[in-house]
Amino acid sequence: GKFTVGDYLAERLAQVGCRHHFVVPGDYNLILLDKLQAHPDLREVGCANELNCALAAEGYARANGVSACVVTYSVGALSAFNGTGSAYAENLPLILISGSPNTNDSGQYHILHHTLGHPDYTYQYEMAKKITCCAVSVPRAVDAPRLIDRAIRAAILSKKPCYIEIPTNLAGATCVRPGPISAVTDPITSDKNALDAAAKCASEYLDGKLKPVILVGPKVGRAGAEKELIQFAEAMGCSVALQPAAKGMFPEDHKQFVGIFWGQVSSDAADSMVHWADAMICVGTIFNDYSTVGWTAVPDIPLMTIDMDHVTFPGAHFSRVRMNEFLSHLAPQVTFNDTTMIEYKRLKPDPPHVHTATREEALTRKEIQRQVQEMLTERTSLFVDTGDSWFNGIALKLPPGAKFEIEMQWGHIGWSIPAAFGYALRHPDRHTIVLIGDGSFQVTAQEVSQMVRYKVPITILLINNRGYTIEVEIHDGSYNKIKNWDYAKLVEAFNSTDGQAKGLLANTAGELADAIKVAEAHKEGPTLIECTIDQDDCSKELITWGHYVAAANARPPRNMSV
Ligand SMILES: C/C(NCc1cnc(C)nc1N)=C(/S)[C@H](O)COP(=O)(O)OP(=O)(O)O
Ligand SMILES: [Mg+2]
Repeated sequence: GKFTVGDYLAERLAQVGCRHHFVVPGDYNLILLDKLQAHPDLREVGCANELNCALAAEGYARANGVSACVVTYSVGALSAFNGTGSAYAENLPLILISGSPNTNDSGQYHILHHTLGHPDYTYQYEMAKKITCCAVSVPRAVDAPRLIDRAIRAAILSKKPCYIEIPTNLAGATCVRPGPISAVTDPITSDKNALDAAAKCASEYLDGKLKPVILVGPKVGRAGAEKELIQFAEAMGCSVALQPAAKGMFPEDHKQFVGIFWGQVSSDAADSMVHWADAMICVGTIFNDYSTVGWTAVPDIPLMTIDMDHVTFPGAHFSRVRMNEFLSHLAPQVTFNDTTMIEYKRLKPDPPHVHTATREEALTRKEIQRQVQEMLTERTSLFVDTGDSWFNGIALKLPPGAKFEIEMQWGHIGWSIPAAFGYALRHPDRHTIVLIGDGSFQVTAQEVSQMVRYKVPITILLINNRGYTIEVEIHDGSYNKIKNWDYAKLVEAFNSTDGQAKGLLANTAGELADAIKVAEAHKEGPTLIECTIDQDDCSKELITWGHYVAAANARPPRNMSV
């Protein structure tokens, strides 16, 4: 049959590497969904709502490098915007696609369903511009190839989401076939002169320094520069500290790893090493209020910063220098200096004594952490949702090959359920484990239903501490209470007559150990283990961190009277 706008989009999605696309149908996108479904390399994945659809695509992009989410106009897209915001904040190329009104309606003063009830349908496209690196609205079939290619290329190059709006009567309209995909995907390589000048500047910055330290941030993973980072670090010989959101992006068993740098809640000797340094090379770092513990842990020495596509020094900036190319270009030029590693051996604290609870002991946060630590293998991908799960997860030691996913910039509670689902679809070879609090789970619980439907054996450890404990530690109030659910029964309700979810309850150390064994053997669907702990049983790191974040939130307005 004829080649259409929908076929063009399907071909481009497949060519950039999407093997699945996440959808919620609506009458503005049904023809488009037919075209995507017809493509042999794309698999349609239905979601329960558009927030979860976008968050599933966000998680898929973590596994696959790029993802697609297809929703209906206005009522669908406005929910998907929240997951798109996560992709923007987390530097992930999510391609948000929305159906839109028939092109004959605009200008006819037609009031259409799902819209705000006035005849201007451009508001969604205008809103999308704010949360994507490129937003396009296809006005005619002839414009589709240019606009679709522009949006997808922008997303891939900048690792940010893009937006493509396709009117319901254009999805099936005749369209030309796409040209070579390299026109969309070929990267912009570093400018040779800038690369050399930046390397020269780096040598001057490092010259004479005795105690350099490398601080790794989350953009290293998004730039795909993990390999070059190890090469550079080993050429330097110095200490390597990680920001919390970069956990898993540098091997923790590496002899130069000195811990997670997170101010007062740092691990190992990371805090001492960072403050002892006389030169700091920040690679892909993000200094926000959470990673700097309410601005109390901002490095106070001149920094050299290697970002995704530029490098800066005190007094110099070099554009069009790609992180991975700069790291491998610089490695052979630096001088080996292990002064900080010698010092680290003196500073490195002894590993804390870990108490092993007896089977009958009531479950505690520490015992959960101890048992989860034992679950981790080189095939684990551990998702930690916003809450004390961040602290419990970040404290774990990742074995070589284990992966770690956190959403620390956007911090949308409940993100990990749809995101882990999307991720696990792309990585059936990995053991995906989710650490999530009761409050977060209540936001996106429906997507466990898709884990049942697609038989994805994710293990969900739900930490039930009866409410929003992070918020309690930042600032308590009645609003931090929630209605308790029977979480184990809820996930089994998703089975109806044809599902394989298992819901288990663990009140004691022994019950958790038994439930983990059941989960690890269960391959036909998800296993949720509700772990009950005392509502005040939270990490000391959370209490310290919460105190400083609350203080940052409480800063009085500058004196406005002048
Ligand atoms: C309500 C909120 N944050 C505010 C918030 C509200 N809404 C969205 C979408 N995202 C958010 N981060 C947060 S961190 C809760 O303490 C999470 O509770 P829970 O999942 O139960 O974890 P803890 O008990 O360990 O805190
Ligand atoms: Mg909770």
